[in-house]
Amino acid sequence: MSYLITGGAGYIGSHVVRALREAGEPVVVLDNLTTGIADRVPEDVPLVVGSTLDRALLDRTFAAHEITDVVHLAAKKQVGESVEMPLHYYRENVHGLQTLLEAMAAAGVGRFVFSSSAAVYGMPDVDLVTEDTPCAPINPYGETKLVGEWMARAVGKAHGISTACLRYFNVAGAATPELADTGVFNIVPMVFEKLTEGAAPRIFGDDYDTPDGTCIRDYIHVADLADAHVAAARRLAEPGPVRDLTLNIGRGEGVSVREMIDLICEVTGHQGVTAQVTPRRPGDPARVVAAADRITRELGWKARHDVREMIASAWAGWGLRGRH
Ligand SMILES: NC(=O)c1ccc[n+]([C@@H]2O[C@H](COP(=O)([O-])OP(=O)(O)OC[C@H]3O[C@@H](n4cnc5c(N)ncnc54)[C@H](O)[C@@H]3O)[C@@H](O)[C@H]2O)c1
Ligand SMILES: O=c1ccn([C@@H]2O[C@H](COP(=O)(O)OP(=O)(O)O[C@H]3O[C@H](CO)[C@H](O)[C@H](O)[C@H]3O)[C@@H](O)[C@H]2O)c(=O)[nH]1
Repeated sequence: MSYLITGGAGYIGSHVVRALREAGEPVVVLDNLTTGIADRVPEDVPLVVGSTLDRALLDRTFAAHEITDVVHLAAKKQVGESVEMPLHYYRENVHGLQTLLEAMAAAGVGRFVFSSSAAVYGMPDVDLVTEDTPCAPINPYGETKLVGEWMARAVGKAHGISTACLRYFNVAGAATPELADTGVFNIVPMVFEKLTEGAAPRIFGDDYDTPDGTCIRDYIHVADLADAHVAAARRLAEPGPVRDLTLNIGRGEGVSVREMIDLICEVTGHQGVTAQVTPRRPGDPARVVAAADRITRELGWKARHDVREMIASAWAGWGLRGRH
């Protein structure tokens, strides 16, 4: 048996590859390297360079590597870009998933872990977002993740594929500096960039209905997130009925943008830097914090790393920039 990790050369996927290998599982990576980096894939892990849209390649890969389980992370993930290029997002994220599920059903693959996102919830008006909070995505990226969940569950039911949809909250940090996120799309690297330039980090709006007026998010260390994939994959592999899991992956702890920027400045040695408040960024919900207890109940998984560790490990990776 082998795991196929789509998107395994990406930021999160490379952590999942590492965690599954450390758990003793054989893994194969399929990645088209559009945002992935081949060097992130360990030398002794087979890397199939190609797209989830390539059905013939998928069929060959399933047969050649005797794939029994799939962890699907390959996707486009930039919210703003998804608004500009919705068809591209639907093609890569939805049609890519459809093609993958078709190949899985044909090959008799029985287990599937899917990278979903808190983006499926849209603008949740609740203190803690449970898995039963209604899904109402507000951008094409979130829509592709919700449609992906629907498709995965329906196909799982019809074809006897045990499925786990994992809804990640705000991911940060790195297990080792080489595996750090190279994109500058989220608050942690965006603040690093400003600090490195000697500029003021920006707060996108301080007039939200929150205690300090800035948005609140739930940050999760990528190494914890990777461990959650191992726990989910293990559960699906246990004997028993076909499973259908939907799980939030967060820490259940809200951190405001102002708190986050203060902590980043402290951890990176930029005390005394003052953030600049700019207008709100369109589409930002005031508060998105996970009710994170279902996954603990279901899988016994719990996050181990705090926000300070996320920042410190991301900063160590930031120091390697330009050397890739
Ligand atoms: N980073 C986050 O904050 C976050 C939050 C929620 C969900 N997610 C989801 O987690 C997954 C991984 O995200 P990431 O942050 O590691 O992004 P990433 O861009 O680093 O990784 C995505 C990987 O998939 C590959 N890829 C993209 N389209 C492909 C295709 N059609 N065929 C084969 N390979 C393809 C890319 O080359 C890349 O290696 C995505 O599904 C994303 O939507 C990420
Ligand atoms: O320089 C910055 C960067 C971000 N922010 C704020 O920081 C918060 C977090 O922003 P991120 O861009 O880091 O993350 P988001 O919460 O917007 O979105 C992330 O989490 C979502 C799920 O909640 C989706 O998964 C999405 O893909 C992922 O980027 C937001 O209030 C944003 O306005 C700032 O104030 N200044």
